Amino acid sequence: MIDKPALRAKLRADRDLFAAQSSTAIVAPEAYVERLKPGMIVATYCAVGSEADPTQLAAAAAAAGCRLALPFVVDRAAPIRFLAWELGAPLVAGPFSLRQPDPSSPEVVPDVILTPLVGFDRRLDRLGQGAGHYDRAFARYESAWRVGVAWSVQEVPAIPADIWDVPLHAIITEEGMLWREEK
Ligand SMILES: Nc1nc2c(c(=O)[nH]1)N(C=O)[C@@H](CNc1ccc(C(=O)N[C@@H](CCC(=O)O)C(=O)O)cc1)CN2
Ligand SMILES: Nc1ncnc2c1ncn2[C@@H]1O[C@H](COP(=O)(O)OP(=O)(O)OP(=O)(O)O)[C@@H](O)[C@H]1O
Repeated sequence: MIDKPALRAKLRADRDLFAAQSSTAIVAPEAYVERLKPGMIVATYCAVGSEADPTQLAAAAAAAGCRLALPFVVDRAAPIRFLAWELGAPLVAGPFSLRQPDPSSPEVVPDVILTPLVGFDRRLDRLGQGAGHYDRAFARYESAWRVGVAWSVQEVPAIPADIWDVPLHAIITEEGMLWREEK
């Protein structure tokens, strides 16, 4: 089986090509919106480069009365923290070309984690950046609804899973949502 670094490199290239050639967007699927309840905390992210942009998912959450949060990253080694954020609130430049919330924003516990993907498969296994930021967030916030966000071209037949990998509950692409019923 292909190893994670090789698969990551291939999928980043596929994603760049797809984003350069298409003008499609991620829209909020009904089955996603139905799960959002007022007062829930939904962690979104600011897309970088060719990543699928979750803005409409965050906007749907805000419209449903949810509060938003963004990951705050210090470096590869430190775990990410989720900080409260409102759509349109100012962002500051962080590592890895990320735009982040003001570091003085309060830390929150997410109920939903919108997760940027490098790759995924139909079993809802996921490949990320390889720093373990979301792996560790999933271990810490084990009761959160884990929703991957990606372009459909990022699907592969099988992601090589390590023992620490926690599968997603749902994946949203420009084609719709794949999900498991139990969560
Ligand atoms: N938009 C976004 N925000 C995010 C993530 C992400 O993947 N995307 N993260 C996910 O964990 C966390 C930040 N962690 C990161 C860890 C490593 C790299 C990284 O190695 N980036 C590569 C370039 C990637 C590419 O070409 O697509 C680099 O800087 O070389 C990026 C983010 C939280 N916020
Ligand atoms: N719960 C955890 N606590 C501490 N370290 C972890 C945990 N889970 C994973 N890691 C570490 O994080 C790294 C994750 O590597 P992996 O290649 O699986 O990342 P990934 O699938 O791309 O996901 P991510 O988006 O989280 O980076 C590994 O070095 C692993 O040892």
